[in-house]
Amino acid sequence: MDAIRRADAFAIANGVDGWTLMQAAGQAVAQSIAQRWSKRPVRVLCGPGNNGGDGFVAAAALREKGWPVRVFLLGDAAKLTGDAARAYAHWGDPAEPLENARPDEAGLVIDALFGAGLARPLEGQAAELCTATNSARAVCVAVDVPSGLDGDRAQADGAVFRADLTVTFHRPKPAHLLEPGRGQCGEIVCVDIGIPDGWRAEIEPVGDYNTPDLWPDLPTRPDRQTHKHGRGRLAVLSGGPSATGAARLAAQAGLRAGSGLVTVLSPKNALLVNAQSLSEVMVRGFDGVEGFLAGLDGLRATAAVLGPGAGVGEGTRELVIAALSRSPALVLDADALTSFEGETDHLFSHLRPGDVLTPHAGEFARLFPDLAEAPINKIEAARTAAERAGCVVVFKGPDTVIAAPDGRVRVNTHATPALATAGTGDVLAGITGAFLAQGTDAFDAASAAVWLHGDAGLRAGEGLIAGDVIAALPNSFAALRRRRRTDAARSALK
Ligand SMILES: NC(=O)C1=CN([C@@H]2O[C@H](COP(=O)(O)OP(=O)(O)OC[C@H]3O[C@@H](n4cnc5c(N)ncnc54)[C@H](OP(=O)(O)O)[C@@H]3O)[C@@H](O)[C@H]2O)[C@H](O)CC1
Ligand SMILES: [K+]
Repeated sequence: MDAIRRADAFAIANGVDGWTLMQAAGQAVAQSIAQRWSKRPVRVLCGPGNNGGDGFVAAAALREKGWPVRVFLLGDAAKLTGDAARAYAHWGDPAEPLENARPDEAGLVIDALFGAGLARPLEGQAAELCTATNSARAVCVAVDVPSGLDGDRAQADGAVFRADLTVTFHRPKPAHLLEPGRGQCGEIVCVDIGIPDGWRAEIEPVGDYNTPDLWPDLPTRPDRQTHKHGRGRLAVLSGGPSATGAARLAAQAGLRAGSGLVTVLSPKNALLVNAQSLSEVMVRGFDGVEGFLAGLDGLRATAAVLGPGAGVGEGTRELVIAALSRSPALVLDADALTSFEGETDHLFSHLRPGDVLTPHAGEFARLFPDLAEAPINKIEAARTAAERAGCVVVFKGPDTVIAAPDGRVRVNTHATPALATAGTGDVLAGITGAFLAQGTDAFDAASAAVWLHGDAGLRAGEGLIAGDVIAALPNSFAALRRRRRTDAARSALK
């Protein structure tokens, strides 16, 4: 984890030494444990580096609080160096050999074997202990990252601890943000251990958790004087007569997400199908590319969603390129992405920073085959994709990554696996379109849309279908407003 090493170096250059950081780290682990669990036997598994050092400090701090603690070391204590050796001396008692550490059925295990310095898969004693701990009933608390997990790739190449709690430092790393790593971490606590202000500027940030604090002006609240034309005009392209449902889902979601006027631009042969199924959403027919552009112009659309149900091929490609010659910000999803497989240069040369692409993993691989196959994590892949495309990229999945062309990245974990069902992507495209239509910056619009989509999914619960997500949106908006009011009241009292 190069970024973390550079953060350390920055701290040390600014007068905070490694031992001070290690003490803060170990204390934070002990405190996080004491806040969550009652006193019980603790076994601390320490590795040969500074992760183990944090473990010795945590062990001493828990002993100080009166917890029964045993410490086990992988390797030879005489070979410990630097801060880890100092931490071992601070613990003061001899460590037991790691092979003696059978996880106690009812106790608590602190996994301080390897963190940022993991260099290869777990093997031998460490791998065996990992398997035994995972199958025991003991609570497992990981220091920095569950051992075996590669912090940068968010993946394990062999055995990996399954933690109930992971205490990390400074800021989350890819393993805390991305699947499958995140799934091994349990609850994640990120503690400030005293890296001085300004270190963020020294290193490239990995990415932020996508939270409403990052887009405080969203969702925009209509003021008292507003009218429907003042809340954005969203156009959604429909597919042919047998592929209209996806566009309708996007359009209905757009209306729920606050766009004042939403119109489905429908090929004339699908007009009746659409008209019969829509009430609040308007429908307008078109023929050919010129007709489509006339429709966009006539509606004075401020944003448009293209792709859901649009069909893959030349026709969709032409409509997308034509729409990019007009002012509305675009959300390109589904078939509007797949249609450019092998012809991405053509698309990327027309995209603008205010447009948003919303690929799932399959669509991402069609647009960015080299990135999908590269040995990089999803954050790096999305960041490079956004730079290359020159617009915002929402790389969807259980760990949706939102990347801006200027390098900013947010990772959304506020969602539910229940959202993995037909039509939810169309709903997300519609919500994003609604925020764009209201004039919001594309990165914030996409971030807010992904979060609210996840929130509505959580509210709709198990067994949801896409329409339930749309129906849950008003509750998500209301809850977010309540949360903002409470936060504002709290900060006024500070
Ligand atoms: N700023 C911070 O975040 C701070 C973090 N701290 C903690 O420090 C660790 C990183 O410590 P580091 O010493 O760099 O690395 P590790 O302790 O994770 O591991 C290095 C040693 O482990 C050996 N190793 C690596 N993989 C294996 C393996 N699979 N099997 C056996 N041994 C392994 C490695 O040996 P080599 O042979 O590869 O040289 C090293 O001996 C960070 O995660 C935090 O917990 C600081 O305490 C405070 C500041
Ligand atoms: K660890």
